[in-house]
Amino acid sequence: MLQLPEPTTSCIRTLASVEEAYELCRKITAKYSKTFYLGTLLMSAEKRRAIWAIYVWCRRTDELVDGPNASLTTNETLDQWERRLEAIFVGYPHDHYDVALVDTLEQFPLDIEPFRDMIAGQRMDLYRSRYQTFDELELYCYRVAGTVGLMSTTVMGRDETLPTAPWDQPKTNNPIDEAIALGIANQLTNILRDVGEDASRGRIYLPLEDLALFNYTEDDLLKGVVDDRWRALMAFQIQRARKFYALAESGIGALSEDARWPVWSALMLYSQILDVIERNDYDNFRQRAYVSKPKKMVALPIAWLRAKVL
Ligand SMILES: CC(C)=CCC/C(C)=C/CC/C(C)=C/CC/C(C)=C/[C@@H]1[C@@H](COP(=O)(O)OP(=O)(O)O)[C@]1(C)CC/C=C(\C)CC/C=C(\C)CCC=C(C)C
Ligand SMILES: Nc1ncnc2c1ncn2[C@@H]1O[C@H](COP(=O)(O)OP(=O)(O)OP(=O)(O)O)[C@@H](O)[C@H]1O
Ligand SMILES: [Mn+2]
Repeated sequence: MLQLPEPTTSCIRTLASVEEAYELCRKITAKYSKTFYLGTLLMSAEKRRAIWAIYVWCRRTDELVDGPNASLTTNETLDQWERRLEAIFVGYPHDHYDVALVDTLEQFPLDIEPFRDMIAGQRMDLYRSRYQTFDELELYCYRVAGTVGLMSTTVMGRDETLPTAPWDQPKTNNPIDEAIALGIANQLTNILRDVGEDASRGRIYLPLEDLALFNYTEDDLLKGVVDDRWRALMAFQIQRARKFYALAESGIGALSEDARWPVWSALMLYSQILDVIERNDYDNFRQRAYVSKPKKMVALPIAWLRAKVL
Protein backbone atom coordinates (compact mmCIF):
# COMPACT_ATOMS: atom_id res chain seq x y z
CA MET A 1 0.00 0.00 0.00
CA LEU A 2 2.87 2.34 0.74
CA GLN A 3 4.88 1.12 -2.23
CA LEU A 4 3.87 3.12 -5.27
CA PRO A 5 5.22 2.22 -8.72
CA GLU A 6 8.64 3.77 -9.20
CA PRO A 7 8.41 6.83 -11.47
CA THR A 8 10.91 7.01 -14.32
CA THR A 9 13.24 10.00 -14.45
CA SER A 10 11.25 11.61 -17.24
CA CYS A 11 7.92 11.67 -15.40
CA ILE A 12 8.78 14.27 -12.79
CA ARG A 13 5.86 16.39 -14.02
CA THR A 14 3.43 13.60 -13.19
CA LEU A 15 4.18 13.88 -9.49
CA ALA A 16 1.40 15.01 -7.19
CA SER A 17 0.93 18.67 -6.37
CA VAL A 18 1.97 19.74 -2.87
CA GLU A 19 -1.68 19.78 -1.77
CA GLU A 20 -2.34 16.32 -3.18
CA ALA A 21 0.81 14.97 -1.59
CA TYR A 22 -0.17 16.23 1.86
CA GLU A 23 -3.63 14.73 1.41
CA LEU A 24 -2.05 11.34 0.67
CA CYS A 25 0.06 11.68 3.81
CA ARG A 26 -2.99 12.64 5.87
CA LYS A 27 -4.84 9.53 4.73
CA ILE A 28 -1.96 7.23 5.61
CA THR A 29 -1.48 8.77 9.04
CA ALA A 30 -5.21 8.43 9.73
CA LYS A 31 -5.22 4.80 8.62
CA TYR A 32 -2.11 3.68 10.49
CA SER A 33 -2.21 5.58 13.74
CA LYS A 34 -5.44 6.65 15.35
CA THR A 35 -3.57 8.06 18.35
CA PHE A 36 -1.05 10.28 16.57
CA TYR A 37 -3.58 11.32 13.96
CA LEU A 38 -5.88 12.55 16.68
CA GLY A 39 -2.94 14.48 18.16
CA THR A 40 -2.24 16.16 14.82
CA LEU A 41 -5.86 17.30 14.49
CA LEU A 42 -5.24 19.55 17.50
CA MET A 43 -2.36 21.37 15.76
CA SER A 44 -2.31 24.36 13.44
CA ALA A 45 -2.83 23.46 9.76
CA GLU A 46 0.84 24.09 8.80
CA LYS A 47 2.29 21.99 11.61
CA ARG A 48 -0.25 19.21 11.23
CA ARG A 49 0.51 18.59 7.58
CA ALA A 50 4.24 18.68 8.20
CA ILE A 51 3.81 15.99 10.86
CA TRP A 52 1.78 13.90 8.36
CA ALA A 53 4.64 14.14 5.85
CA ILE A 54 7.13 13.08 8.53
CA TYR A 55 4.82 10.32 9.72
CA VAL A 56 4.67 8.83 6.23
CA TRP A 57 8.43 8.91 5.78
CA CYS A 58 8.87 7.21 9.20
CA ARG A 59 6.13 4.68 8.46
CA ARG A 60 7.70 3.75 5.12
CA THR A 61 11.12 3.42 6.70
CA ASP A 62 9.62 1.12 9.33
CA GLU A 63 7.70 -0.87 6.69
CA LEU A 64 10.96 -1.64 4.89
CA VAL A 65 11.99 -3.88 7.77
CA ASP A 66 8.62 -4.60 9.37
CA GLY A 67 6.13 -4.66 6.49
CA PRO A 68 4.92 -7.44 4.18
CA ASN A 69 7.98 -7.18 1.88
CA ALA A 70 10.50 -7.00 4.71
CA SER A 71 12.16 -10.28 3.69
CA LEU A 72 13.36 -8.52 0.52
CA THR A 73 15.02 -5.70 2.46
CA THR A 74 18.81 -5.74 2.80
CA ASN A 75 21.44 -3.30 3.99
CA GLU A 76 21.69 -2.12 0.37
CA THR A 77 17.96 -1.37 0.29
CA LEU A 78 18.45 0.89 3.29
CA ASP A 79 21.53 2.46 1.66
CA GLN A 80 19.35 3.32 -1.32
CA TRP A 81 16.64 4.69 0.97
CA GLU A 82 19.26 6.90 2.61
CA ARG A 83 20.44 8.22 -0.81
CA ARG A 84 16.83 9.01 -1.55
CA LEU A 85 16.54 10.83 1.78
CA GLU A 86 19.56 12.93 0.83
CA ALA A 87 17.88 13.78 -2.48
CA ILE A 88 14.74 14.87 -0.63
CA PHE A 89 16.87 17.11 1.56
CA VAL A 90 18.26 18.87 -1.51
CA GLY A 91 14.79 19.29 -2.98
CA TYR A 92 14.39 16.27 -5.26
CA PRO A 93 11.27 14.19 -4.58
CA HIS A 94 11.24 10.66 -5.97
CA ASP A 95 7.51 10.02 -5.63
CA HIS A 96 4.24 11.62 -4.54
CA TYR A 97 4.84 11.24 -0.81
CA ASP A 98 8.30 12.81 -1.06
CA VAL A 99 6.71 15.94 -2.54
CA ALA A 100 5.10 16.64 0.84
CA LEU A 101 8.34 16.09 2.74
CA VAL A 102 10.28 18.36 0.36
CA ASP A 103 7.72 21.08 1.05
CA THR A 104 7.90 20.46 4.81
CA LEU A 105 11.69 20.87 4.68
CA GLU A 106 11.18 24.25 3.02
CA GLN A 107 8.88 25.35 5.83
CA PHE A 108 10.73 23.97 8.87
CA PRO A 109 14.47 23.82 9.71
CA LEU A 110 14.66 20.03 10.01
CA ASP A 111 18.03 18.39 10.44
CA ILE A 112 18.85 15.26 8.39
CA GLU A 113 20.60 13.54 11.29
CA PRO A 114 17.50 12.19 13.11
CA PHE A 115 16.27 10.78 9.76
CA ARG A 116 19.60 9.04 9.23
CA ASP A 117 19.53 7.77 12.81
CA MET A 118 16.10 6.25 12.22
CA ILE A 119 17.44 4.35 9.21
CA ALA A 120 20.30 3.14 11.45
CA GLY A 121 17.64 1.90 13.91
CA GLN A 122 15.84 -0.01 11.19
CA ARG A 123 19.19 -1.53 10.18
CA MET A 124 19.40 -2.97 13.69
CA ASP A 125 16.16 -4.87 13.00
CA LEU A 126 17.85 -6.50 10.01
CA TYR A 127 20.52 -8.28 11.98
CA ARG A 128 19.38 -8.32 15.58
CA SER A 129 16.51 -10.01 17.35
CA ARG A 130 17.81 -9.95 20.94
CA TYR A 131 18.97 -7.20 23.33
CA GLN A 132 21.14 -8.18 26.24
CA THR A 133 20.92 -4.98 28.28
CA PHE A 134 18.60 -2.02 28.63
CA ASP A 135 21.36 0.27 27.35
CA GLU A 136 21.32 -1.64 24.06
CA LEU A 137 17.54 -1.45 23.86
CA GLU A 138 17.58 2.26 24.71
CA LEU A 139 19.87 2.94 21.74
CA TYR A 140 17.42 1.10 19.46
CA CYS A 141 14.50 3.06 20.97
CA TYR A 142 16.33 6.36 20.47
CA ARG A 143 16.95 5.53 16.84
CA VAL A 144 13.47 4.39 15.85
CA ALA A 145 11.40 6.66 18.12
CA GLY A 146 13.48 9.25 20.00
CA THR A 147 14.34 10.60 16.55
CA VAL A 148 10.62 11.16 15.90
CA GLY A 149 10.57 13.32 19.03
CA LEU A 150 13.41 15.46 17.63
CA MET A 151 11.77 15.82 14.21
CA SER A 152 8.38 16.66 15.74
CA THR A 153 9.85 19.24 18.12
CA THR A 154 11.44 21.11 15.22
CA VAL A 155 8.03 21.34 13.56
CA MET A 156 6.07 22.15 16.69
CA GLY A 157 8.48 24.85 17.79
CA ARG A 158 9.67 25.99 21.17
CA ASP A 159 8.38 28.63 23.55
CA GLU A 160 10.41 31.65 22.45
CA THR A 161 9.69 33.49 25.69
CA LEU A 162 11.80 31.01 27.66
CA PRO A 163 15.58 31.38 27.96
CA THR A 164 17.84 29.17 25.82
CA ALA A 165 20.72 28.83 28.31
CA PRO A 166 20.50 26.16 31.01
CA TRP A 167 22.41 27.97 33.80
CA ASP A 168 20.39 29.42 36.72
CA GLN A 169 17.18 28.64 34.88
CA PRO A 170 14.61 26.10 36.03
CA LYS A 171 13.25 25.76 32.51
CA THR A 172 14.80 26.44 29.11
CA ASN A 173 13.23 26.26 25.69
CA ASN A 174 15.40 23.40 24.45
CA PRO A 175 13.65 20.21 25.58
CA ILE A 176 15.79 17.76 23.59
CA ASP A 177 16.09 15.09 26.26
CA GLU A 178 12.38 15.33 27.00
CA ALA A 179 11.43 14.98 23.34
CA ILE A 180 13.64 11.93 23.01
CA ALA A 181 12.18 10.58 26.26
CA LEU A 182 8.65 10.68 24.85
CA GLY A 183 9.77 8.74 21.80
CA ILE A 184 11.48 6.15 23.99
CA ALA A 185 8.45 5.92 26.31
CA ASN A 186 6.19 5.34 23.30
CA GLN A 187 8.50 2.73 21.87
CA LEU A 188 8.76 0.87 25.18
CA THR A 189 4.97 0.92 25.37
CA ASN A 190 4.75 -0.38 21.82
CA ILE A 191 7.18 -3.19 22.67
CA LEU A 192 5.08 -4.23 25.69
CA ARG A 193 1.86 -4.11 23.69
CA ASP A 194 3.28 -6.15 20.81
CA VAL A 195 5.37 -8.61 22.80
CA GLY A 196 3.38 -11.65 21.57
CA GLU A 197 3.32 -10.58 17.93
CA ASP A 198 7.07 -9.95 18.01
CA ALA A 199 7.73 -13.31 19.71
CA SER A 200 5.79 -15.08 16.97
CA ARG A 201 8.31 -13.57 14.54
CA GLY A 202 11.19 -14.75 16.71
CA ARG A 203 11.89 -11.25 18.06
CA ILE A 204 12.45 -10.36 21.70
CA TYR A 205 12.97 -6.69 22.48
CA LEU A 206 12.80 -7.05 26.27
CA PRO A 207 16.37 -7.01 27.61
CA LEU A 208 17.49 -10.57 28.36
CA GLU A 209 19.13 -9.30 31.57
CA ASP A 210 15.64 -8.31 32.77
CA LEU A 211 14.20 -11.73 31.94
CA ALA A 212 16.98 -13.31 33.99
CA LEU A 213 16.27 -10.97 36.89
CA PHE A 214 12.78 -12.43 37.12
CA ASN A 215 13.82 -16.00 36.39
CA TYR A 216 11.75 -15.96 33.22
CA THR A 217 13.28 -17.65 30.18
CA GLU A 218 13.31 -16.91 26.45
CA ASP A 219 11.50 -20.20 25.99
CA ASP A 220 8.75 -19.09 28.41
CA LEU A 221 8.36 -15.91 26.39
CA LEU A 222 8.19 -17.68 23.05
CA LYS A 223 5.48 -19.95 24.53
CA GLY A 224 3.57 -16.97 26.00
CA VAL A 225 3.72 -18.14 29.63
CA VAL A 226 1.83 -15.73 31.91
CA ASP A 227 2.57 -16.37 35.57
CA ASP A 228 3.79 -14.39 38.59
CA ARG A 229 7.32 -14.14 37.15
CA TRP A 230 5.92 -12.60 33.94
CA ARG A 231 3.61 -10.25 35.84
CA ALA A 232 6.51 -9.00 37.98
CA LEU A 233 8.66 -8.56 34.86
CA MET A 234 5.88 -6.61 33.14
CA ALA A 235 5.29 -4.42 36.21
CA PHE A 236 9.02 -3.59 36.16
CA GLN A 237 8.95 -2.69 32.45
CA ILE A 238 5.84 -0.56 32.88
CA GLN A 239 7.44 1.32 35.74
CA ARG A 240 10.49 2.04 33.56
CA ALA A 241 8.37 3.29 30.67
CA ARG A 242 6.48 5.58 33.05
CA LYS A 243 9.77 7.18 34.15
CA PHE A 244 10.36 8.19 30.53
CA TYR A 245 6.81 9.57 30.28
CA ALA A 246 7.42 11.59 33.46
CA LEU A 247 10.61 13.12 32.02
CA ALA A 248 8.76 13.93 28.79
CA GLU A 249 5.95 15.65 30.71
CA SER A 250 8.45 18.03 32.27
CA GLY A 251 9.44 19.28 28.81
CA ILE A 252 6.03 19.99 27.29
CA GLY A 253 5.84 23.48 28.84
CA ALA A 254 8.94 24.41 26.84
CA LEU A 255 7.16 23.81 23.53
CA SER A 256 5.32 26.57 21.74
CA GLU A 257 1.91 27.10 23.28
CA ASP A 258 -0.10 25.65 20.41
CA ALA A 259 1.90 22.40 20.51
CA ARG A 260 1.25 21.57 24.16
CA TRP A 261 -2.28 20.23 23.86
CA PRO A 262 -1.47 17.85 20.96
CA VAL A 263 1.61 16.54 22.75
CA TRP A 264 -0.17 16.10 26.09
CA SER A 265 -2.92 14.25 24.22
CA ALA A 266 -0.56 11.92 22.38
CA LEU A 267 1.33 11.27 25.62
CA MET A 268 -1.80 10.51 27.62
CA LEU A 269 -3.37 8.34 24.93
CA TYR A 270 -0.28 6.26 24.31
CA SER A 271 0.60 5.84 27.99
CA GLN A 272 -2.93 4.56 28.64
CA ILE A 273 -1.88 1.40 26.81
CA LEU A 274 0.23 0.64 29.89
CA ASP A 275 -2.83 1.02 32.15
CA VAL A 276 -4.73 -1.41 29.91
CA ILE A 277 -1.93 -3.99 30.15
CA GLU A 278 -2.23 -3.76 33.94
CA ARG A 279 -6.02 -4.07 33.78
CA ASN A 280 -5.61 -7.15 31.59
CA ASP A 281 -3.57 -8.63 34.46
CA TYR A 282 -0.46 -8.44 32.25
CA ASP A 283 -1.72 -10.91 29.66
CA ASN A 284 -0.39 -9.01 26.68
CA PHE A 285 0.03 -12.30 24.78
CA ARG A 286 -3.65 -13.09 24.43
CA GLN A 287 -5.32 -9.69 24.81
CA ARG A 288 -4.30 -6.73 22.68
CA ALA A 289 -3.99 -3.68 24.95
CA TYR A 290 -6.27 -1.27 23.18
CA VAL A 291 -7.60 2.17 24.20
CA SER A 292 -11.19 2.62 23.02
CA LYS A 293 -12.29 5.70 21.12
CA PRO A 294 -14.54 7.01 23.96
CA LYS A 295 -11.61 6.69 26.41
CA LYS A 296 -9.40 8.58 23.96
CA MET A 297 -12.03 11.34 23.75
CA VAL A 298 -12.26 11.64 27.56
CA ALA A 299 -8.50 12.22 27.71
CA LEU A 300 -8.62 15.23 25.36
CA PRO A 301 -10.13 17.84 27.74
CA ILE A 302 -7.83 16.65 30.54
CA ALA A 303 -4.87 17.06 28.19
CA TRP A 304 -6.14 20.54 27.32
CA LEU A 305 -6.24 21.51 30.99
CA ARG A 306 -2.73 20.18 31.56
CA ALA A 307 -1.49 22.11 28.53
CA LYS A 308 -2.93 25.31 30.02
CA VAL A 309 -1.88 24.79 33.64
CA LEU A 310 1.37 22.76 33.71
C1 LIG B 1 1.28 14.12 17.89
C2 LIG B 1 2.61 13.97 17.27
C3 LIG B 1 3.54 15.10 17.36
C4 LIG B 1 2.91 12.83 16.64
C5 LIG B 1 4.11 12.52 15.89
C6 LIG B 1 3.71 11.48 14.88
C7 LIG B 1 4.83 10.83 14.11
C8 LIG B 1 5.60 11.63 13.15
C9 LIG B 1 5.02 9.50 14.29
C10 LIG B 1 5.99 8.65 13.55
C11 LIG B 1 5.68 7.21 13.88
C12 LIG B 1 6.40 6.15 13.08
C13 LIG B 1 5.67 5.47 12.00
C14 LIG B 1 7.68 5.83 13.39
C15 LIG B 1 8.44 4.70 12.76
C16 LIG B 1 9.04 3.79 13.83
C17 LIG B 1 7.92 3.34 14.76
C18 LIG B 1 6.90 2.38 14.21
C19 LIG B 1 7.86 3.84 16.02
C20 LIG B 1 6.68 3.66 16.88
C21 LIG B 1 5.55 4.48 16.76
C22 LIG B 1 4.23 3.82 16.77
O1 LIG B 1 3.53 4.26 15.61
P1 LIG B 1 2.26 3.47 15.12
O2 LIG B 1 1.22 3.32 16.14
O3 LIG B 1 1.78 4.07 13.85
O4 LIG B 1 2.85 2.06 14.85
P2 LIG B 1 2.21 0.70 15.19
O5 LIG B 1 0.90 0.70 14.46
O6 LIG B 1 1.98 0.66 16.66
O7 LIG B 1 3.24 -0.27 14.71
C23 LIG B 1 6.37 4.58 17.89
C24 LIG B 1 5.91 3.99 19.15
C25 LIG B 1 7.24 5.81 18.12
C26 LIG B 1 6.40 7.08 18.18
C27 LIG B 1 7.20 8.23 18.72
C28 LIG B 1 6.72 9.48 18.75
C29 LIG B 1 5.37 9.84 18.24
C30 LIG B 1 7.57 10.59 19.32
C31 LIG B 1 6.78 11.45 20.31
C32 LIG B 1 7.57 12.63 20.79
C33 LIG B 1 7.22 13.92 20.57
C34 LIG B 1 6.00 14.29 19.80
C35 LIG B 1 8.08 15.02 21.15
C36 LIG B 1 7.32 15.88 22.16
C37 LIG B 1 8.18 16.89 22.81
C38 LIG B 1 8.41 16.99 24.13
C39 LIG B 1 9.29 18.09 24.62
C40 LIG B 1 7.85 16.07 25.15
N1 LIG C 1 -6.71 -6.48 17.79
C1 LIG C 1 -6.46 -6.16 16.53
N2 LIG C 1 -6.41 -7.12 15.60
C2 LIG C 1 -6.18 -6.82 14.34
N3 LIG C 1 -5.98 -5.59 13.88
C3 LIG C 1 -6.02 -4.61 14.74
C4 LIG C 1 -6.25 -4.83 16.12
N4 LIG C 1 -6.22 -3.63 16.74
C5 LIG C 1 -5.97 -2.75 15.80
N5 LIG C 1 -5.86 -3.32 14.60
C6 LIG C 1 -5.62 -2.63 13.31
O1 LIG C 1 -4.24 -2.44 13.16
C7 LIG C 1 -3.94 -1.05 12.96
C8 LIG C 1 -2.88 -0.64 13.93
O2 LIG C 1 -3.36 -0.91 15.24
P1 LIG C 1 -2.95 -0.08 16.50
O3 LIG C 1 -3.26 -0.80 17.73
O4 LIG C 1 -1.57 0.39 16.28
O5 LIG C 1 -4.03 1.03 16.52
P2 LIG C 1 -3.94 2.50 16.21
O6 LIG C 1 -5.33 2.90 16.06
O7 LIG C 1 -3.01 2.72 15.10
O8 LIG C 1 -3.43 3.14 17.54
P3 LIG C 1 -1.98 3.62 17.95
O9 LIG C 1 -1.80 4.92 17.29
O10 LIG C 1 -2.13 3.73 19.41
O11 LIG C 1 -0.99 2.61 17.52
C9 LIG C 1 -5.21 -0.26 13.24
O12 LIG C 1 -5.39 0.69 12.23
C10 LIG C 1 -6.32 -1.27 13.28
O13 LIG C 1 -7.12 -1.22 12.12
MN1 LIG D 1 -0.71 2.01 15.31
